[in-house]
Amino acid sequence: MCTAATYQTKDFYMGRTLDYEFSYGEQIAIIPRNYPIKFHYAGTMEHHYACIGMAHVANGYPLYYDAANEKGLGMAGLNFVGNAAYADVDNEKENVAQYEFIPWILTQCATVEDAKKKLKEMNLTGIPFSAQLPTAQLHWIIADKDGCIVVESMADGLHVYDNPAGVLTNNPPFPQQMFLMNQYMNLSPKQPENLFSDKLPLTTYSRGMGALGLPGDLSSTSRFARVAFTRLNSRSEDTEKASVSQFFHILGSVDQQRGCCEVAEGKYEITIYTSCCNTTKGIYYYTTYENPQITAVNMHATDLNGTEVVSYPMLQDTEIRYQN
Ligand SMILES: C[C@H](CCC(=O)NCCS(=O)(=O)O)[C@H]1CC[C@H]2[C@@H]3CC[C@@H]4C[C@H](O)CC[C@]4(C)[C@H]3C[C@H](O)[C@]12C
Repeated sequence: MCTAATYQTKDFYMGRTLDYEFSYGEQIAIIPRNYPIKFHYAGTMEHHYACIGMAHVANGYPLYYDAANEKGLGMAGLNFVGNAAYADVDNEKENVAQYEFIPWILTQCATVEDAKKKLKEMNLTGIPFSAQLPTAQLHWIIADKDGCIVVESMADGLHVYDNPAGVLTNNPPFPQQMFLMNQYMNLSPKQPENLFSDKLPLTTYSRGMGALGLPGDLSSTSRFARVAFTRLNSRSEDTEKASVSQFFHILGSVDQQRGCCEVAEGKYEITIYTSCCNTTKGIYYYTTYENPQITAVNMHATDLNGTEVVSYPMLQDTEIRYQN
């Protein structure tokens, strides 16, 4: 499973957890403005916005899981198994292969508004990147400081939804996910009052009782409610450190520890990495399961006018700072 969220303070932040039982060997990859990016149908684009994100780099090509561009637009792909369905080639439209959807949007669009226009002309196909990397069943969150949308390609077509919650997990489709939120409308960060019955002398014996009923399990509907509650009630200072710290706490609410989600005999899904991209400044922060210390890659510290993918392996070692 995976969870994505956005966060706004002085700058705009967007990130995700990548939860799975194995890693595809991902790294932080930057495509500079003059990296000639090959699109399956549209041909090669020589010049475009620079992007930074997490990708599996296959034969020099960045297969992004989540990324942001130098204009502050971010995008992430999350599993949508059983519901994702891609279209056949449509010659009336701009055909885009599912694996190149993130670079397709981020190399050309500066804002969510731009992305919405691009999506109207687009047809998302299911052609695989290679025989070794079959088509992933995903849905996507696209966001900037002014808006957030979800894109779901299903058997009945391509859906684009406004996303006022600013979060995304996995199944079911987004409208159902939002409908389920109705169940939680009385949850609050404030202490509850006794509305149960004045015949019972009910009191708050603990702090935090306003959110009793917020589901604690790892299902995608429960993670959706939990991360939405955390994000929408989040308070932090607006400095970079405070914002980044708070962002990791938002996604920390849905962290998956090894052992709690068995996906096959002896196989457990864990939070492989958690990312937080300051899309305003082009800084990609991440932690990994083994390395909870926040590490950062700054796209502006590389040559954004370059022509080749620049990638950084994730630092995986646990580093403990001894105090004595
Ligand atoms: C496995 C991950 C989702 C994790 C998740 O959600 N786990 C819960 C399962 S569940 O929700 O409970 O069912 C997803 C998220 C992004 C994906 C890559 C996107 C680029 C590229 C697309 C190509 O077409 C295929 C290879 C490719 C590298 C993809 C591999 C894999 O598919 C990635 C890592």
